Amino acid sequence: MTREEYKKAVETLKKWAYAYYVEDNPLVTDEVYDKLYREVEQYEKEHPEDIDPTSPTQRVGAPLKEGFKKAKHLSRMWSMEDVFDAKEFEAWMARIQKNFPGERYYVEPKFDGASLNLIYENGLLKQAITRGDGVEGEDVTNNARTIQSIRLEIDHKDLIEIRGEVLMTKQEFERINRERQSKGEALFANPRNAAAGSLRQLDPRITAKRNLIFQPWGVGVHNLSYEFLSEVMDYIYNLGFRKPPIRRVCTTVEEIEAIYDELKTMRDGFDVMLDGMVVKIDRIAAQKALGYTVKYPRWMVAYKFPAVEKQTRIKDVVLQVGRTGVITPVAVLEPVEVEGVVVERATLNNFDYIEKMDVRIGDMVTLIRSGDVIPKIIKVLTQYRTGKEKKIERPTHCPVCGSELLDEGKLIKCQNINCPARVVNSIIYFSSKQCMNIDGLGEKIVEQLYEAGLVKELEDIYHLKMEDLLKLEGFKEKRAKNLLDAIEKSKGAQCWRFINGLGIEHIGEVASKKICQAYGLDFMELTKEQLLAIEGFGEEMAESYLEFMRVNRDKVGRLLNIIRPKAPEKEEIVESPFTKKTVVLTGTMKKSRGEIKAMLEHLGAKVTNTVSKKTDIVIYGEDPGSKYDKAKQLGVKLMSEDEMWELVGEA
Ligand SMILES: NC(=O)c1ccc[n+]([C@@H]2O[C@H](COP(=O)([O-])OP(=O)(O)OC[C@H]3O[C@@H](n4cnc5c(N)ncnc54)[C@H](O)[C@@H]3O)[C@@H](O)[C@H]2O)c1
Ligand SMILES: [Zn+2]
Repeated sequence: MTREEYKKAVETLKKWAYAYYVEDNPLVTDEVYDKLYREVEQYEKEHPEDIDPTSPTQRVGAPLKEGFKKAKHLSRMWSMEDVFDAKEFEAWMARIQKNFPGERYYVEPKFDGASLNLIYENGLLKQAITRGDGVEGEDVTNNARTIQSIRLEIDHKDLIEIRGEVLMTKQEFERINRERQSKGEALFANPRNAAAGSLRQLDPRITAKRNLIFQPWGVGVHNLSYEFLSEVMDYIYNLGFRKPPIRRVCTTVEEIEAIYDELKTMRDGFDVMLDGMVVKIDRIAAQKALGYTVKYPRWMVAYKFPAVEKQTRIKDVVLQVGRTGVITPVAVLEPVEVEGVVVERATLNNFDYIEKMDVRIGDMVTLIRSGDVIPKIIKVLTQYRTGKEKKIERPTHCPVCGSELLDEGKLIKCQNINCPARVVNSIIYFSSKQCMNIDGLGEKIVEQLYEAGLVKELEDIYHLKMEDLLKLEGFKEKRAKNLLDAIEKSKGAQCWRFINGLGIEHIGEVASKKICQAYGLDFMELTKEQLLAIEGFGEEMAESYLEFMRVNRDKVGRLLNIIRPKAPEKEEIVESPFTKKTVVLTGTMKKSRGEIKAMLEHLGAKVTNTVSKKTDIVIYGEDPGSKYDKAKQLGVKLMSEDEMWELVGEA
């Protein structure tokens, strides 16, 4: 990097940092930012005399947003050094261990949200300040008061700064974006931006509606006299704050690497975004001895996870016709690797979405892929536009069968029920795992059967013959026999599989199971009243189901005759101390809430969320919350998690 390039890079980083920190609307992905940041850092290391004091490497955050009252932190807030792989992490550890051998390390997730400092005095929340530039931030006290997990009052009378991350769950993020989309408002790119943007609202009523979470990770000014940070944090969590899902004290690189791997695999399972793991020296005296650079503490490091957000370009857009006829626009991308998987396509959802985001062919975009989520385009990086990008037009004719499309605004549909794409996709769906589970009847083969004219509609798969299959390319006797056997075996399947396989709009696996559980094999003759009587069924579902059965009555009847599905057996309830009891769970448990809930329900319990006089048992784990107190107050039976495991015989 030349001096000129350095100067330019600093200006670019400043522009990007401003958009990210102040406007909560990044211009590039973190990966791209971090890459340039490191180049700048490298140049500064080689040319200390050239360092621009306004360089992002020399300061925390960015200038403050206009409109908020500014407020000073009682003690400084910091940024954090990053390492991106095992080699860098081990180098960091080696540096520390050279002067401080045998230290303990406190390890917990790195939460991807917005930094917040809470000042408590006389046990009351006095002020909440965003990190800002580390010295001074925005006073968001009124907004912070609306966050449920921020205590307004604590059982600690001395002055203390409690620091943590304001987070938004992935679910809440999806909910808010759905709401914003329906109102025609701009979408948040990710939960981090959404949390930061929601915290920094001039109107606290807006913040209140966003269901934010506060996750403490440290303290500023305080007068606690513990030897270790882990003890300080125990004290803080005991004041009634949310605990991180994992926090450990360890001593060796191997232990830390093992936790890193564990967290990385569990990453998608958490309800909030984690972008890495934080490793801190646990002994406070050692922290003090190591001290700080201009920007970050020398005693902690962020060990980052591989990025799930990437930048790439949209080369083209193709249209897919689904089994219900809905046209889905799919972006063809310049291939990009995300966590070891090469992504070449991403859904663009629908045409409303395209128009709202103003995505064009040729655009540079941010793509996210996490866990089993299909890759999604979350942002158009308009700063890369050259003017040559092409608008994506709404289609008027089906790309597969050519018939005129029905444009319902958000959805565009091919209405031709004989459209090859619809037929093929409904057969693929019918055969899929969560439906009739017919082994070997996947996309390729269904297409082949359709093109050969052997299958024109769903029912035809049950009329396939050996000699037909043998005429197809790639089919020898064995393969043909396996396929025919798999199709034959699907006869007599569970009736919910049959209903689910029909692919009725709004009727998925859960709804199909409920229909069968309630009405068995009489599912074709149901009235609207009967459907609405099923728990969780609304107008839209009932209407969709009835309409489907009305239009496809003959077809479904014929299929039914061929397949003769099985009615469900009544679920057997094992008698237990929890049978017919209303149970509430509170505190951190050894297994996930979902698992425990399912187990208790299997034992015949009704698991609810709020404690009332009707509650029979409150089962508590570690650090139980207000539900525990309420149960005590109401005289509801309390049971520890261990007692529960003992009773169910899994102690
Ligand atoms: N995309 C962009 O344009 C752009 C611009 C600027 C910065 N960024 C991104 O922001 C990051 C750098 O920002 P930064 O300097 O604020 O650092 P950072 O946000 O990566 O790390 C420091 C912060 O981590 C938070 N944190 C979360 N969990 C924590 C824990 N367990 N213990 C302690 N702190 C915890 C704290 O709020 C702390 O202030 C980089 O990842 C960079 O990619 C991106
Ligand atoms: Zn069509």
